[in-house]
Amino acid sequence: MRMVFRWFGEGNDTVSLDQIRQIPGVEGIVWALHDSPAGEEWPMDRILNIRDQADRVGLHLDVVESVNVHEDIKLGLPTRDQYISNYIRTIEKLAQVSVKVICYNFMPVFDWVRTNLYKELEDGSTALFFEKAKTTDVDPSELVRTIINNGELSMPGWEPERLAHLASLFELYRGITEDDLWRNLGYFLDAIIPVAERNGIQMAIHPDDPPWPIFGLPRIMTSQANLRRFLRLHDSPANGITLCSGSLGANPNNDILSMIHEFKDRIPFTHIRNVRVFDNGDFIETSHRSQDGTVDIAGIVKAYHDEGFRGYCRPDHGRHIWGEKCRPGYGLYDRALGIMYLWGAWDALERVRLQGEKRNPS
Ligand SMILES: O=C(O)[C@@H](O)[C@@H](O)[C@H](O)[C@H](O)CO
Ligand SMILES: [Fe+2]
Repeated sequence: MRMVFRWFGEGNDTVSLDQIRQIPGVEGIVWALHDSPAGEEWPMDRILNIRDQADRVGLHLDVVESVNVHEDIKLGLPTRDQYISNYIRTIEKLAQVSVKVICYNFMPVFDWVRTNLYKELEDGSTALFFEKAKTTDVDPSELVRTIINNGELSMPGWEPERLAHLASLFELYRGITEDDLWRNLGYFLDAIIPVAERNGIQMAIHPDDPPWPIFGLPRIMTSQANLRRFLRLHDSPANGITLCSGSLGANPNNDILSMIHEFKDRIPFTHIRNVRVFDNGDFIETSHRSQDGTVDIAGIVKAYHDEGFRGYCRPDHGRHIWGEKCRPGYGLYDRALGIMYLWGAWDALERVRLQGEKRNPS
């Protein structure tokens, strides 16, 4: 397991590279040009600038999250081909700075959705919260205003330019079905996966968060069966998954451990995160400790260890603790605590394995 930590860039993150490098076992940053609008080709000088900053502190930049996908690609509009060409050129540039994995998602309009960014937990910390009733039969622009205002720094996938023309986007998606999304995703994969293969890069789609349709918009990266269908859409080792336990875990019917064992060869990148799911379908994010939420985090680490997982791992989100002011879900303290929980579970398993090997050398 290769631990990495998401960083939003100089002046765009409350966490510094010097702090990140002091978290035990973190080898690299998970980065992106977050102010580069979806669909645009990334400028090489900006990419090289990130590389130079990471080099200075000895962190690698193997994982990009995300090169966002333009809505016209998801919609299957004729204009998609230009945006796909730009995407391809960005892949080729990222290969020049030795990027190994590119994360992305195929959610219409919104990236991850929450209804309250600072919901209080029993211990007085706050966390990201999703209230189902606030996303059914409501006007999404109200939620966007709340989120953008409270988000202080913009949230991944909630770029102002994308949300500025919300009404026209919803109009474009009127009548778009899950089958349309599948077809358009297949078209996109057929164009980019051969490029990723040639450049030694694995594409890793992130599941939908939450993993069900919202505001009447279709979502397809939601379940084990759909992830299986996705992998067959373009059957290549370069077509992989960012298995996010927090996103998929918001639906308790999703068996994350089973997914790890089934898709083990197609998970270049994992987000290990806990959520506590309530009976009415609402959920709140919690510490990484299994006991604090609904997701069997210790079991997930064991499943990856049993499979000899050699991919990249990040703790995804954390709570806001000790009064930290930070990007929603992206504070230093609780993500660092999360990493130490993951390392503790992993190292205990590794010790048992090595002792077993000593007793019975193969
Ligand atoms: O929840 C998060 O913060 C991330 O896991 C997602 O925003 C993720 O970066 C995107 O959906 C992947 O494109
Ligand atoms: Fe995630």
